[in-house]
Amino acid sequence: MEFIAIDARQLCAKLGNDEILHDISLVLPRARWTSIVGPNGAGKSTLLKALAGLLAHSGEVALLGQPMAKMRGRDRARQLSWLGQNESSADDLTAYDVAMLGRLPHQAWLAPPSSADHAAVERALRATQAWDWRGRPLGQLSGGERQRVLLARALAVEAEVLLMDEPLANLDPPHQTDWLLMVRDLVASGKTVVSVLHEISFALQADELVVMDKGRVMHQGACVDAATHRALEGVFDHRIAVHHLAGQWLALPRI
Ligand SMILES: Nc1ncnc2c1ncn2[C@@H]1O[C@H](COP(=O)(O)OP(=O)(O)OP(=O)(O)O)[C@@H](O)[C@H]1O
Repeated sequence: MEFIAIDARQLCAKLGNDEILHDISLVLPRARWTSIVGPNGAGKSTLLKALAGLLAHSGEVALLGQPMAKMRGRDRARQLSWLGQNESSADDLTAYDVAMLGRLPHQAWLAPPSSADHAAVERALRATQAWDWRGRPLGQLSGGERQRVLLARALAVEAEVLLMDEPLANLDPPHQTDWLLMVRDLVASGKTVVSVLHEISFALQADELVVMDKGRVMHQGACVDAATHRALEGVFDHRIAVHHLAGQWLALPRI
């Protein structure tokens, strides 16, 4: 059993002519939930894309002990699932067909979906409460409904490692809470979740926090550690303060 989900060494990445990620080394533990936080423009989405193998970079990334650069695309796609930010997806496809896209890495070329694929899609759409509109085109869904379908697509992969960029975008509070409980279930069953979150109080529910600023990792530590809270307050210019309330760590505006 490999205890490390993702091991990134000396990552540097450019967008256009600008170096956005500067020499990032990061070890993300398996069967844990890690949240990446930091100010706008810190490089969180860029880092997540680099970790997913979606962005050219220097340095090395290993996924479950294997160098990603040497993995076959299909193997990687089975082990690593991706939920992007503001993803464009075919608006004409039904919610069911969008979720079924998550099963592509499991299907033979041009083969119809198997009963296992249909079962995985149903589980995923039910888990995100999107099953009832499975026949509706994506383009006719509200922002939050659409997000739940895209989340179902990521779940349907049934990958070991899930990378999610702003998964709570457009979700109302009950569905944000459902997402949190779902992540806890995934982690309890041995999956690894890595999320970029702007909702700092939700991010603090994770096991570990990666605090970024200006294309660098400033701190990585347990969400319950005082040092993590201080690092978090620091990158946000002490405009937030971390408090303990009702058994949870919360980030509140400092006013
Ligand atoms: N195509 C591009 N060319 C040059 N710079 C870019 C390009 N795309 C993004 N950037 C810059 O890269 C930096 C990191 O962007 P990234 O989206 O990773 O930040 P982020 O931490 O996810 O931000 P946010 O919290 O606003 O979503 C930003 O300063 C952004 O302006």
